[in-house]
Amino acid sequence: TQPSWKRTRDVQITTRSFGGNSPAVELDGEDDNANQVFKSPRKISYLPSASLTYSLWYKRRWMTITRVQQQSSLYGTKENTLYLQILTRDHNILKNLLQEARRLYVDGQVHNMCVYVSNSSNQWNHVACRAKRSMRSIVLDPGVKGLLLGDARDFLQSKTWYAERGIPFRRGYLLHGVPGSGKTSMIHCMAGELGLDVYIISLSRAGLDDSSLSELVNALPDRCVALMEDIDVAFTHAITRTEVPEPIPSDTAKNSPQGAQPASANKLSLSGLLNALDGVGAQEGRILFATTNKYSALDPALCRPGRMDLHVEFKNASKYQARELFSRFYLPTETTPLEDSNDEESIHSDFPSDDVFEKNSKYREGSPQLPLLAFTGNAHTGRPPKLSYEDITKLAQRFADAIPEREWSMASLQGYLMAYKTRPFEAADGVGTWMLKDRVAGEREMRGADSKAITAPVGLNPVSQGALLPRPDCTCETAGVGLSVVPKLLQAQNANVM
Ligand SMILES: Nc1ncnc2c1ncn2[C@@H]1O[C@H](COP(=O)(O)OP(=O)(O)OP(=O)(O)O)[C@@H](O)[C@H]1O
Repeated sequence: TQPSWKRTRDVQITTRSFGGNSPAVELDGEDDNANQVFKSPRKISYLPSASLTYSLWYKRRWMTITRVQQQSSLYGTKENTLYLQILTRDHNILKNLLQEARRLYVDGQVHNMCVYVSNSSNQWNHVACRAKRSMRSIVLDPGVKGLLLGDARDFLQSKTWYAERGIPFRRGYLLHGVPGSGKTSMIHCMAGELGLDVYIISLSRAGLDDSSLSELVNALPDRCVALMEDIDVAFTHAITRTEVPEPIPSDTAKNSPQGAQPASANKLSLSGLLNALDGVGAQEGRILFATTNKYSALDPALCRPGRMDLHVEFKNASKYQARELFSRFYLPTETTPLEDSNDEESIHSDFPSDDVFEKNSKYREGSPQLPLLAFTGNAHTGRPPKLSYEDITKLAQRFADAIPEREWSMASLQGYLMAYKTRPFEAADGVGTWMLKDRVAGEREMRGADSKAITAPVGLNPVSQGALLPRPDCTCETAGVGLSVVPKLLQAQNANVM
């Protein structure tokens, strides 16, 4: 709270950028104009010098602070340690100081979600703290957000329930489906909503083997989200429970670029993964999210309840999603606690069937809280206030009418709208032509691919210019709201949403 290095007369210069966890203090006025276009990413900050001792008063006690920097022996990373000395006989002062520092840190993280990944030495590295993404920014079919978030909240509150029944206190979610349908975004939103940090376990990381995976999982904190993206990737070589990975031929190893290892160098086996997930050492209280585009390629042992308790399919955009995406894209974002509370309401009520905006009279034109105006014009900064909420709703409907069900991914629709950031009329009118062009381009690409005798992998859509081609098999598992729950599992929840 009293960074005395802010007033120091000794100054050192560095070209380093300081991340979220640094002890640096920004120069006054550095962040004044957050919207400035050509803002330099390199800021000037005060940092306690590594060679000096600073002194300050803390609660009427004399205190000194020294920062010591040590080279960690193995990988050349630098570790910083702050040494505090307080002139007092009262131990509580130190305890209070640490608690205060922790509280300030935690308060500072309230709007953030931190992401950790494992490094090559198999330790968890803090990589970033990101602003939480609002649940409202994800558009899924009615019921899906509510199901996932409700289930995870319920799980986190049920420790005793699990303990009483002797069931391991952990829960796994498998989000599967076409690329660009919002799987990763949803996980990030959920982690933010639940106040949990995300630990990304990259199963395709070079050098990851059964024992290092188990080590990583054991080192997870008690409450966190563990994320395994593209869980099928680790097993593209059809490693089964018994199969031992093939040894790497020595010439392949020699010819591979430095640092890059051929995929077969991955020593992870399915049984290693299963053991890590539910073996003796598996972390209690963790939420595991796994994503895949190739659901059918996963081993049933991996998908079974207890490992992946809830399976949710993400499909290409429905008309409902297209309409909502359009509305949310063009309506001002910074409006309203109202919007969030509305969304929250929907989440808890497991989403009513229809467009929440239309149903809720709070959003009707004329309401004092209504975000009346939308962005039009050529630039965000312009924002001439020309369109009412009602106009946007009509345009959104026109847009959705032109989009065939489940043909385009949400990412591709978002990509299309990005080209019309501030021109909703043109976006609504031009979508038909865009789809036509994209189909032609896609077909051409397919023909090219066919002539080279390359086939798309099962369950995957070929991607063309950011858009997905029509995919006859994409809705084969479940019809309706784009949700499929494992047979025999959570039938009550299944009944809720089907
Ligand atoms: N349902 C959705 N609602 C809002 N935005 C979405 C949705 N789906 C995708 N997007 C947008 O598309 C982009 C890609 O989404 P995301 O990475 O979450 O998809 P994914 O399903 O995880 O894709 P992949 O399987 O390729 O990893 C993001 O910018 C996201 O904002």
